[in-house]
Amino acid sequence: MTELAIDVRGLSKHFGNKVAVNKVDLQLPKGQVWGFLGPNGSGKTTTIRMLCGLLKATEGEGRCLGFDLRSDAELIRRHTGYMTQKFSFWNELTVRENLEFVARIYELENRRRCVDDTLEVLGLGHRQHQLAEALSGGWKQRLALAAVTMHKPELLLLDEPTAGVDPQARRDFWDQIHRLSNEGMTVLVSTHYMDEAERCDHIVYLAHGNLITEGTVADIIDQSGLISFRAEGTGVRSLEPHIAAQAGVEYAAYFAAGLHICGHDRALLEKAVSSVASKGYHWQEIRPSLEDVFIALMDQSGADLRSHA
Ligand SMILES: Nc1ncnc2c1ncn2[C@@H]1O[C@H](COP(=O)(O)OP(=O)(O)OP(=O)(O)O)[C@@H](O)[C@H]1O
Repeated sequence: MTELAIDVRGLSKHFGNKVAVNKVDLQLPKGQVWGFLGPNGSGKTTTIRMLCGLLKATEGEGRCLGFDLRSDAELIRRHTGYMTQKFSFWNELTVRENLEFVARIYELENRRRCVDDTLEVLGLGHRQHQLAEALSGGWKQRLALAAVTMHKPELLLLDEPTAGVDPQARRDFWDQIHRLSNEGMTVLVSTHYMDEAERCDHIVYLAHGNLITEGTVADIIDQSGLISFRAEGTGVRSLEPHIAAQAGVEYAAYFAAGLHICGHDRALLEKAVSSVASKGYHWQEIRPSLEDVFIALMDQSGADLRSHA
């Protein structure tokens, strides 16, 4: 049987009347990298904070790393690395001093060796004497990752770790995540970036505190039932207002020099395409992208919420 790093059921968090997380189940096998996606305010941070024992769940039960979520919060924290959205280290200390400080907090043995090893593995050696405040965004995130992994946690919870960093730095950061996963660490990472979602073994999509769908990228695209067509040709962008207004077109967007339309009703989509057939654009059916699916899910969950209001 697969060993689970996270096994929680019915996890909920209420802030007064606000239901930030609503009965979420998560079974995350050890060693995998899971992506946590969803629009702003969908409950990702709140869930992560409950999982690492920083926030008490209103309802629900389960285990993280075999420890009870409710009674063993301190043990969970000790075996988990949690990286928040904000860079939260000491700007006036150097990279090395920051890590030395963290090593003292965790009461690590062989502190000097731990810091040296961490600097080397994360490629921070040549920046060790630089003040943290002088680092670029990408290197700050690298330092943050070094600090949350130095005590060799079994579970890593990363809350939008690469927000605002450039693509190369994000790619380097993800190489590190996969390295840690290869070493056996389990990772749950929230992100708004589609390319990052595609690097995960499994994706969980939340909206308005509810778990809407989960699976591999391919599963999520297949389960969505979404159909996409793409048009190419000079001036194709000008079609957008007309075609977006056709019945069955749930969303139309200009993307990589082509116009995508998406919906769930094939007959209506084909009718929308034929309504502009005389204009001579080249249309073809394409596999929906993960972004197409998430936009459709976002629209759908917003509509469901409005219909229940
Ligand atoms: N301490 C709090 N008190 C009251 N409401 C809160 C509190 N923390 C979060 N919320 C609300 O709970 C909901 C979920 O917030 P959360 O930060 O978990 O979402 P998120 O998916 O992480 O969003 P983002 O992508 O913007 O980081 C939001 O409506 C938020 O305003």
